[in-house]
Amino acid sequence: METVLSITNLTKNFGRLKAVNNLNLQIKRGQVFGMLGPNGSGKTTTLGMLMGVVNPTSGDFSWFNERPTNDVRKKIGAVLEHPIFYPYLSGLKNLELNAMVKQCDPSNIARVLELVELSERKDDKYKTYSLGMKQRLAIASALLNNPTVLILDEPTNGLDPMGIAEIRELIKRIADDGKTIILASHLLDEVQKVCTHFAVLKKGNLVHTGPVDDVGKGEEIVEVIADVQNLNEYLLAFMGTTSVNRENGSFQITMREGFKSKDLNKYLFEKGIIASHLVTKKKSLEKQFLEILSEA
Ligand SMILES: Nc1ncnc2c1ncn2[C@@H]1O[C@H](COP(=O)(O)OP(=O)(O)OP(=O)(O)O)[C@@H](O)[C@H]1O
Repeated sequence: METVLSITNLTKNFGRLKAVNNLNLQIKRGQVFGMLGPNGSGKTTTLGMLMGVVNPTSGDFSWFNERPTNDVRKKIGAVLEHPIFYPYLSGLKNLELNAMVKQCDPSNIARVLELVELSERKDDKYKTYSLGMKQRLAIASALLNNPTVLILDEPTNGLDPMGIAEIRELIKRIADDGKTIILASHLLDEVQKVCTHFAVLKKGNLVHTGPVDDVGKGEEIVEVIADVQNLNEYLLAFMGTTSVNRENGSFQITMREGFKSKDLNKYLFEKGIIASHLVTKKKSLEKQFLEILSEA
């Protein structure tokens, strides 16, 4: 798969603070790539360097295997911070102005308004828009010149659940349209729901990278409820168990690699135990994220 972005030993120091430390990453075409990390982990600084608004202290990166010149950056749309729109102008007028500044084809305006589902509200003044609509207009503006890559910094920050859901759907539509998306977020749930790949940053260091689908691979957690005394002991005695935790009236069994829930079910059955509830769960990104951060 074609490499869209290649980062080599990228570093940014602010005085003695290493905001980004020797970062190495590859992002391929079509990925929705999440940069995950707690506040202050270096996500915004990294995106700033990639967009040419922050000067790296050392290291390198290339877009589409080319040096990051202004021409190359035209293939990248970004919503890094709150963009400036005129409150008394309509969404449409604001986009027309942006299209003029960016020298892009005005015929794209209708297309991006449709994509972000603002066509019906295009003539309303920007100041009347909800926060979610403002964010969608910002994304529309970033898409005006039909970029190959879209960069979003904390795209759902401050939005209500409805606004968050709309932005997530929009991100999926943009990805389905064939664009590569790089988004920074401190929300695990967000990355798990919309991203195909992710990297975890901690204090400027890359501590993990890989496909979202690989999270929890090889380690199943099975939730069991059965009306039996000492169920805990039976579960611990099963050779496919690595640990057993009690949570809200059920037992959560972390399975040894190679063992599946059906093996556990069979074992319990042979012991004369009928489980009233037996569900396989994937280890959540949250659990994995917390483990990654505590290991690092
Ligand atoms: N212009 C600057 N001058 C000095 N320090 C800075 C500057 N910009 C960022 N930093 C510091 O660099 C570190 C990384 O900040 P950055 O904003 O990149 O993190 P982040 O992961 O995006 O966090 P957040 O989610 O809070 O935005 C922080 O310790 C921050 O205080």
